[in-house]
Amino acid sequence: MYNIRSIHLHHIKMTLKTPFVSSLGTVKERESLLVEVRDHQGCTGWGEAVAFSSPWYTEETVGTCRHMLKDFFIPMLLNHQFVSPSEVGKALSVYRRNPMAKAAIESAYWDLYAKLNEMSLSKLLGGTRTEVEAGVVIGMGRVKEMLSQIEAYTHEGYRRIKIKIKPHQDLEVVKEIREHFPDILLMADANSSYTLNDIQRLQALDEYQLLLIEQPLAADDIIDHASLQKSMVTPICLDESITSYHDARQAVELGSCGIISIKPGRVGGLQTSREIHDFCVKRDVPVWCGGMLETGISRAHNIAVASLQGFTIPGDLSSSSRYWEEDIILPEIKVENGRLKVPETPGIGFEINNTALEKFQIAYENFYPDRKFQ
Ligand SMILES: O=C(O)CCC(=O)C1=CC=C[C@@H](O)[C@@H]1C(=O)O
Ligand SMILES: [Mg+2]
Repeated sequence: MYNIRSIHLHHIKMTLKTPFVSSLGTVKERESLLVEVRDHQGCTGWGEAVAFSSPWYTEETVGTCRHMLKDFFIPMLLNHQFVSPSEVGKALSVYRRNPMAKAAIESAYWDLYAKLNEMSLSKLLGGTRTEVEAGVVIGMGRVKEMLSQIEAYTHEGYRRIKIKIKPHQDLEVVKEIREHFPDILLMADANSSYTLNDIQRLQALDEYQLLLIEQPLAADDIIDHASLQKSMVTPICLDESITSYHDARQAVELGSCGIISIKPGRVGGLQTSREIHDFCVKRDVPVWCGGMLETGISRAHNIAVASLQGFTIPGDLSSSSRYWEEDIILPEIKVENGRLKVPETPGIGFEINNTALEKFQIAYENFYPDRKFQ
């Protein structure tokens, strides 16, 4: 049984080492909202809202997450007793959507529960892998620069490269990459920049043995993706379109994709991630764990999720140093030989770097249950 004393919101801002460019824009600074759930013994669980500052990727933002957490989710959860973290998502389901805000707090409850039970988060979720394969994402840029980044990352051992594409920055780029690196596992993310009118361009990509094409069509579409998938050999992977178990089930039933990217933040948390995973395993749909340019806290949750058996494609699980001069966890995440060790220590398996947290924090709020004993 949980005995929550307080919940804390840490609003932070970190600067990326280099700007990250996709078809939708450029991220230079990353704001993030960290959720800390604390019990009466001072044990803490951590989660992270992975929404961006503005609604360019999905409709949620750091601001909407804060609103949902502060005005609805935290007051409700603080006055609720839970036996298991698998119940938290269900309690939150009385509120519609807002999966990133929900995931932020739900995942903190999972971390705390795992710590209280002296279990790693991976074990608690049913993970079986002791290591996970690491992939890395390269933002849009000049082809020459992209080639040298791919060279460096493959040399570092990364098992899979993801690039960003959009109409007219696709075929030439992929062709050139394939000429230099015929054998790498390569995937391309379009972030919804195509329509069915571009079908021939997309079909032309079939020639380059891409592992998958991520979210070519509209961010909320599954119907056009089903037509597209029928006309292409390369598996379509849905990212933005999958925000719940329901979305995943419908997409698989309709044949809208051959692969699903599970981002725990995007689908409302760890319980839903596990349910989507279990469903996909039953339906023979490979899954992998996508990233959100997040801090080490959400990355640690992702590593635990990626340790589940059905995660057969290397995830966006790069080292802390890929984006950050300094991460807010200790030790920092470090890819070795293209792999990450799945922590065996309780909870997410990383400590909070309080010095870094203080440095990056721009706001802080505390919440206590109604029956005040603060
Ligand atoms: O976290 C990472 O390493 C990369 C994440 C990444 O590629 C994305 C995160 C968020 C928005 C997008 O531009 C992109 C994606 O769509 O998958
Ligand atoms: Mg994507």
